[in-house]
Amino acid sequence: MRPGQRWFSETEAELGLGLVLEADVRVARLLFPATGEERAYARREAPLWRAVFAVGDQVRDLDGRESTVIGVDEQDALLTYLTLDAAGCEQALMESRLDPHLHLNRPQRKLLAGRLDADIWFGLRLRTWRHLGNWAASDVRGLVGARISPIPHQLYIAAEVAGRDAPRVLLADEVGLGKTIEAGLILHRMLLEGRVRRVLILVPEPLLHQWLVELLRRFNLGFALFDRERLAALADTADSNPFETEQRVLCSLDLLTDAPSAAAAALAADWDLLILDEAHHLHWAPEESGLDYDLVQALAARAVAVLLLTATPEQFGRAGHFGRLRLLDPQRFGDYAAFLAEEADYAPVAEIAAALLDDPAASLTAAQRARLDALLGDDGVDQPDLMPDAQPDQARDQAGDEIVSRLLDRHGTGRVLFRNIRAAIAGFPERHVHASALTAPTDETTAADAADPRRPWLVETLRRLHPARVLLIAARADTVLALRRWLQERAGIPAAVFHEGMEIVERDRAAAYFADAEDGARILLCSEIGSEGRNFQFVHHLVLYDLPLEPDLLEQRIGRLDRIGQTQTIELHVPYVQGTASEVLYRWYAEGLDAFAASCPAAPVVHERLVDRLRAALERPADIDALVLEAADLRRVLNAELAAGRDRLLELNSHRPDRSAALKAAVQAQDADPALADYLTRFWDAFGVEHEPASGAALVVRPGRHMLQERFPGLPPDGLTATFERAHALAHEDQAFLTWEHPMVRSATELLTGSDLGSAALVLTRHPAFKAGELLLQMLYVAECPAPAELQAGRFLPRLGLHLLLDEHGRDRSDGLAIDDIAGRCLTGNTRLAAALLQARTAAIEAMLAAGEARARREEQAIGRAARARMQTLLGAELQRLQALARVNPAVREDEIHHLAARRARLDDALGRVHLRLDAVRLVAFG
Ligand SMILES: Nc1ncnc2c1ncn2[C@@H]1O[C@H](COP(=O)(O)OP(=O)(O)OP(=O)(O)O)[C@@H](O)[C@H]1O
Repeated sequence: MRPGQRWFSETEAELGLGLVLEADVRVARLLFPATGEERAYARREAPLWRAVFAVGDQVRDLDGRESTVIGVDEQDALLTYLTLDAAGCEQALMESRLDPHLHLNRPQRKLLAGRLDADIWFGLRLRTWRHLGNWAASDVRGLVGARISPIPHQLYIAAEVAGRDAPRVLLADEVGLGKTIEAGLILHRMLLEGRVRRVLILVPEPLLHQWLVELLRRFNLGFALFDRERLAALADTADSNPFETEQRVLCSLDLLTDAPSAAAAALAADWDLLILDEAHHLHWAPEESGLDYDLVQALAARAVAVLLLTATPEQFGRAGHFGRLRLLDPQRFGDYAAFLAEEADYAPVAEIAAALLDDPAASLTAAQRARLDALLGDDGVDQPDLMPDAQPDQARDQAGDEIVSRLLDRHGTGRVLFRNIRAAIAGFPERHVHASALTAPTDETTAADAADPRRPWLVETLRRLHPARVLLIAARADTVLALRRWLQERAGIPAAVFHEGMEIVERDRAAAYFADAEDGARILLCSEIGSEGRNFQFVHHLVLYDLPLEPDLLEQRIGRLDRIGQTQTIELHVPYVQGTASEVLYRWYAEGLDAFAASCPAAPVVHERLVDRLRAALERPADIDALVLEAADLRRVLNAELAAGRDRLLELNSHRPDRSAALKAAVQAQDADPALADYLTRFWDAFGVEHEPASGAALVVRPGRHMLQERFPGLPPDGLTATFERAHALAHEDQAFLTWEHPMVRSATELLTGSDLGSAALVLTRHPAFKAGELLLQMLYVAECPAPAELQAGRFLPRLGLHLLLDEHGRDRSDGLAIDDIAGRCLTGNTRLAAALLQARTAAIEAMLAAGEARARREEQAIGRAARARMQTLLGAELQRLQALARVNPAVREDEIHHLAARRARLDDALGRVHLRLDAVRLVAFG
């Protein structure tokens, strides 16, 4: 290899024709001028192949001059082609001057040279391209491979968010509805699509391990966990940025805020996607912001996509909530006062949106229509027609949908915020509260151990509930520790503890000990922040040992049990001491907010307005009667207002049941499709992998003794147990859940698309419609388009662009013949017969190849046109949205609009150069 030579990438054909810039014994550096990308390769295993054009090949120089190669000269390992153009002009063309968009048809060469693959590989190659095309067009790509039940609101959010160009959203479903799963699904789709590569996930330290495990177990996604030790070790050994040594990093936000050098390193590394869990902790107020906020703001400003997660977006007030929205879309959320004023006007928007969604067939009243026009502003001019007789029902539904989307986008928190509530989602258990009024100790008993009457009450309660497991949450770690000691020493009850003072490993161990149904602890004592985000839905008894002042904290506590997977009624046990602050709090939640039996949407606002009076009542418990009455009135009014206004808008925006039903059906249809099992079985058989049924719906897959290559990608040396069935996979988390999206399956498909295995085959067959000696040539063309990766041009292209079955007259016979049914005797092993046949029929084969090429050149223009049209529709709508938003919101940056417009123009240009590359050929000879 030497500078000036031209090479192709084996694995990334879309990069076009590369130019060697530098090469020493170990490393080669190539520029791919078609995409502008530069790559360095280790020489020994560079997935590259030398571009050598042969006499007869069509080439093009950098000025776009087309010609045919008539001779090749080599000097100092560099090639010069002698070429002849259409005007009959001969010219010498140095390889360095070849157009970087050129392609070389290798299957054609392979076939004519008799380097044949077994026919089965050609068939698998065809299936692979077909699958990749279906996958790219599927609405549920990236959502099928996760080990999860297909839950509608999660699928809706994942498809909606991941479908956006650069998603930046706040996932704020109520506690335990699956925000982690939603974020995982979005991440999974974007990774599989190649739209993001570098991902940073920031979570509170206690949740690091749970995230690591969920990502791996549910999504097959490995992340590098950065903690203090790892960071220190990396900083010592490498002079490079430790955050650049990994593509996917999971780390705690505290780690970054505690160590300025770590924060600087994280900021210096570029991230495509930033995910932040428990985002309510960020500190922001109009007049000041916390270090944590500033850091996330800086990271979010540079990342293309951002997902913030919180179940309690208003835990620290409306301003904090606004601050988080501002991280996502600083233009839309520029002014806090305006944001508050705008909220007051949500009710009419919600009313119209609901009217359009709930009953699209009904027409709007004249007043509603006038209001709609006013709400949409300039954008109303080109709004889809909603007039009753103008369109058929379906078109009107779509028009209604479109208008609702525009309304939600421009008014309310629109596209940025998703919040589903339990009440709107079926299948959640009830919550029962059991309050115990205890008596304050009298002087005689104070000296005894039972100074706190909750302690004996707890012992009694635990005995009563035996053998059920019980989770206890108290505000502070020292309460938890003292209680454990007391339970052990005085009542002989062993308890596990879980609090922020423990190491992560210890906490995970405690959680696992508690989760163990057989030999585990019966009671787990948790402190408040120690248990945030944790999954304890296998328990249904929760002791609220004390009550928090913040209503969102109460919701977070109950959410440990009240989450997806909870199968029983949740029993809440609340002890309080009569006549004390604990009774005040109990009555505040029970009577004032009614927050035990269900979550109360108005709670944060009631709290904000009455918190001073509540504090006073904690000092003077006698004041509570009047306060709870007032709180209850306020709660009713606010809940009704929210249900009609802001919350209704949120609900409409957060889940469209008709769309999620279609997504769920699509997931289920894929689950039921036997195509994958059939594909893999053939693949394994052809490769030499052993597989056999195991118990239930499982199978065992092992490397065979004589395999095509030393290793089957993704298969561990000692094999694995796997299943194709979702329900089985959910019940057996140790087994691999095989879908088209599983890493082992994707590696198998990449084994074909990244090599030329199966790209040339020859079969001998009989058919009544063909005479002995006749030939057919089956040709697979793949659509490609050299463009920089960030443009994602592949999203708009089919994979298998053209599939031909040509006869010797150049006619396509695939219409009349069932193309998949042409089976025959594979001649790969019979090299003499194959060589003789190829030699005798070279001219006919070349003519068919030429006819295929001519057809491909015609088709690629149509494919390019269709791809451009698709792209224009998608990006055009996005551009229109931004322009419309800019009209109602002057803060929308001009450069954002320009950026999108420029991207559209570059894509349009790139898609104008779509190329159909011959990927595989199969000669069918009739005997
Ligand atoms: N689709 C699903 N299939 C199977 N399990 C699920 C699904 N969705 C959620 N779960 C389980 O339900 C629990 C709650 O989900 P998750 O942790 O994503 O909720 P969350 O909204 O992030 O909770 P929190 O508000 O407490 O952070 C977890 O144990 C999760 O694994």
